[in-house]
Amino acid sequence: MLKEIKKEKECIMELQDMQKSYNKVEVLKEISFRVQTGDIIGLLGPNGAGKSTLTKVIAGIEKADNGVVLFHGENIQKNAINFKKRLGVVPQDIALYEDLSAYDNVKFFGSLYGYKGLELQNRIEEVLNFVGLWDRRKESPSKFSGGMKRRLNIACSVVHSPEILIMDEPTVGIDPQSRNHIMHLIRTLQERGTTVIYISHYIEEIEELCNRVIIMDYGKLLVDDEKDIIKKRYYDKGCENLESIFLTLTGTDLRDGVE
Ligand SMILES: Nc1ncnc2c1ncn2[C@@H]1O[C@H](COP(=O)(O)OP(=O)(O)OP(=O)(O)O)[C@@H](O)[C@H]1O
Repeated sequence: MLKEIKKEKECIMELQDMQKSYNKVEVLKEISFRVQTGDIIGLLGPNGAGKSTLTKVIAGIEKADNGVVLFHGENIQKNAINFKKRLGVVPQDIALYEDLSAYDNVKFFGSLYGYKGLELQNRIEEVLNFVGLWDRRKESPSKFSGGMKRRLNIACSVVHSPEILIMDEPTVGIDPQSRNHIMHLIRTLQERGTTVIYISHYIEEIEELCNRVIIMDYGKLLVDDEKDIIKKRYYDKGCENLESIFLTLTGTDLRDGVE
């Protein structure tokens, strides 16, 4: 799963005018952006901005009301199975089987992608080593710490070597050591050719990890550019870091309801 797939930068995925409503409330409002190979895109937005909905729409878990997703220039609807094989999603809520061992959890996800036999075994070994859980492979995640569960969740999401990986808040509720480890894993994945969309409320993680930043609020895309360009643009307007840019754009009101 960790083979080098270095390429020139090209557009791997493009979203065009994605729209989605729940109960007549529009939670995605014509979202469009392009993802280049090798990007680590930080997707920021207050609670309820629509980040997870966007993830679910891309992954085909929810159906968009309008808009298209292009993967290597082709509408994903034309070959949804191919797209799903090349996409990895680390969900916000940990999705593991507590009564299976760590090994069998990864095996389950690997077999969903059609891997079996020696190739499946090799992939399981590789990803469990990658996340530092090979020695704990026989234990079930019910005995794991929060950080270990998050790492196992990542192993399950990359066992099929996705070209593009969407990570929805993969570092919630874990200690700085585990977070640091996960940051390192993401950088390694990127160096080895995986393109990453990284959702987090920890702006310092986005600052550290991402080359591009998208900020959305109330279902709208507010900013989409190279991180350094955004920082330079807003520095001139008195914002010293990404957090102050974020608060300038999205305000300080609590998001307890809809707009
Ligand atoms: N299944 C659903 N049914 C109805 N409304 C929903 C559903 N899922 C999400 N929503 C609403 O859509 C809006 C966007 O939610 P979403 O979870 O995508 O936001 P988010 O940016 O991921 O928020 P958070 O940072 O809290 O995870 C919210 O107002 C939410 O209440």
